[in-house]
Amino acid sequence: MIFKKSTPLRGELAVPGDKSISHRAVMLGALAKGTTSVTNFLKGADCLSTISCFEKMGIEIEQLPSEILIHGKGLHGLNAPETILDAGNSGTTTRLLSGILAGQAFCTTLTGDASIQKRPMTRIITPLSQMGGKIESLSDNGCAPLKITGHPLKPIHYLSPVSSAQVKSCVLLAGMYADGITKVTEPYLSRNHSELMLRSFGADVISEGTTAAITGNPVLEGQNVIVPGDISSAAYFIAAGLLIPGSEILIKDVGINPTRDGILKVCADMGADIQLLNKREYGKEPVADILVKHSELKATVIEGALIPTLIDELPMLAVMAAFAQGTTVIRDAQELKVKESNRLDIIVQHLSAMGADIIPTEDGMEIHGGKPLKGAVLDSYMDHRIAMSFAVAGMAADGETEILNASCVDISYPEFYRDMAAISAS
Ligand SMILES: O=C(O)C1=C[C@@H](OP(=O)(O)O)[C@@H](O)[C@H](O)C1
Ligand SMILES: C=C(OP(=O)(O)O)C(=O)O
Repeated sequence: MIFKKSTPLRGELAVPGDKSISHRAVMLGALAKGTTSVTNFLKGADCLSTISCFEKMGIEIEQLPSEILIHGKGLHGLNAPETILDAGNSGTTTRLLSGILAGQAFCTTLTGDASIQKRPMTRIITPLSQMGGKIESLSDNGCAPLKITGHPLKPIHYLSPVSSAQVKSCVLLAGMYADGITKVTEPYLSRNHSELMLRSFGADVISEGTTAAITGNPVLEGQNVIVPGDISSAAYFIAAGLLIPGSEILIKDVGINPTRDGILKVCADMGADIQLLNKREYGKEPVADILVKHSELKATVIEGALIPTLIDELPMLAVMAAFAQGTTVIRDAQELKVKESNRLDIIVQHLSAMGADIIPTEDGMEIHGGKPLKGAVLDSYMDHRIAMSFAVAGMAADGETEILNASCVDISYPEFYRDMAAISAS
């Protein structure tokens, strides 16, 4: 895909449904009694991997044009799959599903693509083993393929060393199969979609500070879930609107859950002209329309408790910082090294190739912003967030930027290029 310096962006759009919420709706729908309807489900490759895993365990899922219907079979209704379960590129599928599989009365093998087979799974093997689960890394390197032998589980209070919604959700989902109360405490609060949706489906889940607790053996009832637009996908349009002079765009129906809205806080710090309109709720999830106008940005510091609330937006925020006046510091972001790619290394490599003044640090980077950036040839390394972040960089930089392996946007936003082209005259 080739991107040229863009003329002003104008118009309105709705980004696709939230990836985290879409995964969870399939999982809880499958384990609930009755039918769950999901509107605005994200038909990206990651969420389709979750659907395919549950279909292999005997769950009927109808993909209709305007909704998907999941015919749930209750907490103990999954069948042993006849083949290996394939999570594709999706860390969320791998880690959350492992929590569910640990509580089943059968054995499964769960794997994914080359990237998934390098991502750390010890972070879920440790708590699941403490609960009495039997999870084995078949390559003996703490990564997938994972052999999961379903076992009776016992409740634990897990003190997670990482602020990760995937770890927290894995333990809470396993906690449904344990008698008693299972708790997870994390250093900083990560996204709480699992807690909110489990409660909507009827589970007893209590959140206090950075601790979430679930009572075992819940009876989940099928629900109608409306999935908000994904703020992680909206991030590319927020950034493009802010960076490209003369732009004004309205992004409709975006989820603004406070555990996900770090990008809005950072944009406010950077002096962005952003307004939240028409605030409302889809179930327990807050939603708004986001009006973005081009702004002169200034540097900021991104660290600590903010990091989990904008973890997937850091590549885009780093690009924005390269265009902002002053030195932006990103700290406490070591988790970016274990995503679909080593995002810390790739951000530094690509921004440097575009002429930015950027210094890598152990857990983040320092970006001396304000130098004009020029186009470059940049590989996505099959990481969707890298492809989309640098597509926007290319629209704001001088000259032409070529993104290699650009099709990986299918993971979270298959229509990304079409939607961006629709609001950009160039
Ligand atoms: O729970 C989720 O849906 C997600 C949690 C985050 O991962 P971690 O829990 O590994 O931080 C995030 O990066 C990922 O895109 C989705
Ligand atoms: C890290 C991501 O997803 P996952 O962990 O589910 O692969 C992401 O979408 O940026």
